[in-house]
Amino acid sequence: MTTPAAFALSELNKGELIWFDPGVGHALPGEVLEYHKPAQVLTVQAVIAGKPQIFSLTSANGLKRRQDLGQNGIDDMIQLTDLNEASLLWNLKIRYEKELIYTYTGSILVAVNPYKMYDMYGLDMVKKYEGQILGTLPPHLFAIGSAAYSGLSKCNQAVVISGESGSGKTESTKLVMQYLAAVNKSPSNLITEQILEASPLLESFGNAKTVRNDNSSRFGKYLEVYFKEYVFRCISIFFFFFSFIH
Ligand SMILES: Nc1ncnc2c1ncn2[C@@H]1O[C@H](COP(=O)(O)OP(=O)(O)OP(=O)(O)O)[C@@H](O)[C@H]1O
Repeated sequence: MTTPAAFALSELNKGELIWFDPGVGHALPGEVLEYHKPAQVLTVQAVIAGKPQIFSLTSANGLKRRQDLGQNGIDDMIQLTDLNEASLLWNLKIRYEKELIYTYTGSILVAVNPYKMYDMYGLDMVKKYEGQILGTLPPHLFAIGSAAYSGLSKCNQAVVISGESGSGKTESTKLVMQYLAAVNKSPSNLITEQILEASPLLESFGNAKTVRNDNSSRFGKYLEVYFKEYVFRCISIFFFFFSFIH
């Protein structure tokens, strides 16, 4: 059901940004081209699959004004004034197309799986994010790792990684562990290497190829990493199997 608009079509000017549904069942991001007064028709342009398309609207029902998210979108979606499902997804899409796969929603990091490795997880990035307060630098998994590592001085920390199959949970877990290993102040690399190398070993027992993911975990994973004075001590890994049969 479309919601009645808070404004009339005639109130919209050329260049204004709107959300509209031309009957496709979801909102599209459009830009007003013109309002034709005698015919009472609003002409709107929307870019669909990279191609500009023109729509003629005769009713303002379901129309909403849309925030201009700029070239790179907004890196913390708490700042969205136009808060709805379409604007969240639109922001993530704009950013994804600019290879900005991470976006904050406050202290939550949203990651969009790029299915290709960007050069953004090196030691230079570890150094950049080390000791930085969450939100001071662009969104990144290492910022989450850094917040957790810094927070250890006060109390135990938890990083919850969730998402649908193939969304990148396992890779993200490994990257957070990689960050923790890189900032770990241990004089010996042995425990660090053992912890990092536990993942591929365990994957060989518990992963399988599915239609969604060539390397799909067939179990839930709970990792506990123990530190003493900021040095890796050991890791406990618990698996829980539930309805992972697809
Ligand atoms: N940050 C990333 N950069 C590049 N590629 C990634 C990233 N995260 C995930 N991928 C790619 O996506 C694939 C699926 O990711 P992953 O196995 O982490 O998903 P998952 O959420 O753990 O899935 P499942 O729940 O099925 O185990 C990886 O094999 C990798 O190719």
